[in-house]
Amino acid sequence: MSKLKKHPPDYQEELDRLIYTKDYMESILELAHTSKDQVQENIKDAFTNLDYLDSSLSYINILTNSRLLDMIQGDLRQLIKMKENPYFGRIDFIPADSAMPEKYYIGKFSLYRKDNQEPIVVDWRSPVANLYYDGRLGQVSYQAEERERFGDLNLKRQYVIEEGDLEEIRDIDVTSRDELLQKSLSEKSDKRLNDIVATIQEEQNRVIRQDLQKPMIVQGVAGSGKTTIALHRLSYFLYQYQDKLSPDKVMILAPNNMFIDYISQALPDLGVEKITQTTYNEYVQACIRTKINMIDSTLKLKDLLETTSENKEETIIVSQLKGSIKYESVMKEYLIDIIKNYVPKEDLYIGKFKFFSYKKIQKLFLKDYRYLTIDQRKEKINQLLKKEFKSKKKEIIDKIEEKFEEKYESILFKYQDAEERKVHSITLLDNKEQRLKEVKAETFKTISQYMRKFPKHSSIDYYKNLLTDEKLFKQYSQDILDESEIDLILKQTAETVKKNQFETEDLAGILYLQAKLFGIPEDFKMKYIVIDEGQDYSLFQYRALAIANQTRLFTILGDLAQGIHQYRGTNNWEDILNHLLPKANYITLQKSYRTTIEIMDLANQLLMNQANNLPLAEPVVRHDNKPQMLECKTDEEIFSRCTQLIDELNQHNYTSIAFITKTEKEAEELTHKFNNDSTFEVQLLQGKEAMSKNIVIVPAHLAKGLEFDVAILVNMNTRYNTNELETKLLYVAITRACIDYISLVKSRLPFN
Ligand SMILES: Nc1ncnc2c1ncn2[C@@H]1O[C@H](COP(=O)(O)OP(=O)(O)OP(=O)(O)O)[C@@H](O)[C@H]1O
Repeated sequence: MSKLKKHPPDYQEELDRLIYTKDYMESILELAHTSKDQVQENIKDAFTNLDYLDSSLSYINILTNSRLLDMIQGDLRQLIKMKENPYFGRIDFIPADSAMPEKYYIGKFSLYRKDNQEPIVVDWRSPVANLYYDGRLGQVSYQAEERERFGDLNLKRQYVIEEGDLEEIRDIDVTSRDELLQKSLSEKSDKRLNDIVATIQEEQNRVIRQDLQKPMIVQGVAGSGKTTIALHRLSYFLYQYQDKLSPDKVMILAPNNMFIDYISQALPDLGVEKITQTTYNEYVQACIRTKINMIDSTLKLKDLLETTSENKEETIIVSQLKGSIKYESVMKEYLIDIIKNYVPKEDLYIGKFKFFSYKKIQKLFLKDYRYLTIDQRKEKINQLLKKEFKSKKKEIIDKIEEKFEEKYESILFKYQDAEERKVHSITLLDNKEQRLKEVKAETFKTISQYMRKFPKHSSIDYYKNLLTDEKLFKQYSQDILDESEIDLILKQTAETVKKNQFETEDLAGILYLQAKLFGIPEDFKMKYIVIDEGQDYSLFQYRALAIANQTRLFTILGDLAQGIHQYRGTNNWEDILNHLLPKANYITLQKSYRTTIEIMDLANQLLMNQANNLPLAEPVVRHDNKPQMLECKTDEEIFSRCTQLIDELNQHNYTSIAFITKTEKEAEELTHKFNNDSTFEVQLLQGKEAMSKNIVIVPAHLAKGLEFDVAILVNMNTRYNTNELETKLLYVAITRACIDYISLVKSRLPFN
C-alpha cells in the first residue's frame, strides 16, 4: 500500500468531491426535514378532520402519510449516519466495452442525485462494490442484473474521513498490507462489534456474499469475525431482497440475551432493523405460545466443571442422545401413533342415523388431509361434517318418513280391527313426529359434541407424557435405542419433567412435536435464519428448526474448538451437512482478527491439544505485550493484584477489562470482594443483562462470543484441567482478549 502523504496529485479533486457530497447531503437533509414537517402536518390535519361517520378518506390519508413519514424518517436516519463519514472507498472501473472510466465512491448507504439518478455514493452491498473487496487491480468482472460486466480495475482507494474531514487517502493493491485494517484492529473502541464495511477482507467478503439461496456453514477460529460476518451477511441479504422479503421473516439466533444485546448495538448501523433476534429457548416458547419452566442451561455445564461425580458420563450421554437423530426417530414413532389414535374411535350418529363412520373420518384424517397439521385436519373435518349435515338433513328426514310409511303399511296389514289399527297408527304417528322433531332440532350441536371428543393435549403435554410414562417411552424407543440408553434417559428426565421442568435438550423434541402436530404461528415462521455460536446446537435442534420453519436457508457460524456445550451441541459439521443441509456451502476461516500474535500463539497451543484436529489460527500480523502469568500465594494476593492491574491498565485508557473466572461461583466471590473491599465499580455478567460497565467479571462460559481489550483470567481456588471440556473453556477465555492477556493463578496453567 502506498499511503499518499498530504498532497497526492488529485488531493484537491478529492477534497472537492467530499465537499460536493456533503453539500448535496445537506440539501437532501434539509428537504427531508421539510417533507417530514409537512407530512406530520398532514397527519395532524387528517386527525383533526376525522369524521367518525365517514372516515375512510381520512384514514387513508393518515395511513399514506404515516407510511411516507416512515420512509422519510428512514432516509433521514441513514443520511444522518452517513454525514460524518459518507464513504470509505473508491474504485475506478473501465468497462471492456467502453473507454470511459467509471468512478464509484463506496459507503455504508447509497446516495443518488435526485435529478439524474447519478450515483454519488454506492452502497457497499451493491454488485459493483464487490470489486472493492474482491477485485485485484487489472482485469476483473462483476455480476450485475444477471449479466457479467468485464473491465479493468485501475484504482482502489481507501479514505479515512473523520467527522466529515478528509484525514487520509490510501491507494491499495493486493500485494500491500492493509493498513486501514491494522488501524481499525488496534483502535480501542468503547463500542464492540463495529461494522467493518471499510475493512472487510476478501475471505470474509466471500462468506458475506456467498449464494444467498443456499445454506452455509462457517467454521471459523476464535476472532475470525464470525459474529461480525453474520451481521454483515444479514445486512447484505436484506439489501438484496428488500423488495421481496420482509425483515420480520429473518431471524438471528444467539446463545443468551446478553449476547443479543451485544449484537443488537451493531445492527442499526448496518441498516438491519426489525429482524427477530432471539434465543432458541425463547423461540420455542413463542412457537408453542406457552411459557416453559426451563432449568438454567448453565447448571449442567457447572456440574460438569465443578463436580467430580461419576454421573458426568451419564449426563453427557443423555444430552447427546436428546440431540440426536435417534431421539428424533423416537419422537417420530410416537407422533405416528398420536396421529393414528387422534380421531375418536366411534361412529357419528345423528339420532339413530349413522351420519359418518369412524372409518370414513379416520380415512379423511390420515389420508386425504395428511398434508395438514392435525389442528388444520380437525378444522377441515369439522367444516366438512357441518356442510354434509346441511345437505344430508333433508335426506335423513326423507328416510325417516319412508321408514314410518313402511311401518304404517304393516300396521294396516297387521291389524284388521279398526280400533286397534287406530291406536297403533296414532302411536306410530306420535313416534314419527317425535323423531322428526328430534332430527330437525338436532343442529350442529351433535357435531360440536363429537368434535369435543378429539384430544386437547398440547405439544408439551405430549412430550411430558412420553417421558414420564415408562411403558410408553419404551414402546417407541425399544427398536431405536439400547436398553441402557432408554433407562438413562428415563432416569435423568422423568422426575424433572414430571415437575414440569425442562432442559435445553428437551426443546428440540417439543418444537418437533409442535411443528408436526399443530404447526407454528405464522408470525414465527421464518424464511431465513442466521445462527451464531452454531456449535452449541444439536442436530435435532437444527432439524426441528428446519421442520418448524419449512426452510433450509440457514447460515450457521461456529467454532468447534469453542464447543464447551459439546455435550448437547455439535462436535462435527458433517452430521449437519449429511443429515440436514447436504447442499450447504462449507467454508472455513482461519485468520484471526481480534487478538495479537502473542495471545494467539498461546491459544494455538490449546488448539493443538484438542482432539478435533482443527487447523491453527493465523493471527493477522499485530504485535503487543506478551501474555503474563502471575503466580500468587493467597486469594488476598490475587485480589490485590486485580486492583493494581486496574490502576495500571486505566493509564492506558482501555475501555473494557474483563476478569474471567472458571466458574460462576468464583465470579460471584470476586464480585463480592470488589464490592466490599474496593472502590471500583464492577459488573458481574450473568447472561441476561446488557454490559453497562467498563470492568466486568464473567465466568468463562458466558464470555464466549464477547471480547474485551484486556482479559484477566482469575483462578483463586480453581484451575483448568487438561480434559477436553476445560481445554476448550480455557481456549475461549484466552481468546476474549483484544490487546492484553494476564493470568492470575495460584498454580500454573497446565500448558505452561
Ligand atoms: N475485516 C475486519 N476489519 C476490522 N475488524 C475486524 C474484521 N474482522 C473481524 N474484525 C474484528 O475482530 C473481532 C472479532 O470478530 P468477531 O467477534 O466477529 O469474531 P468471532 O469469530 O465471532 O469470534 P469468537 O468466535 O471468538 O467469538 C471484532 O472486534 C471484529 O470487529
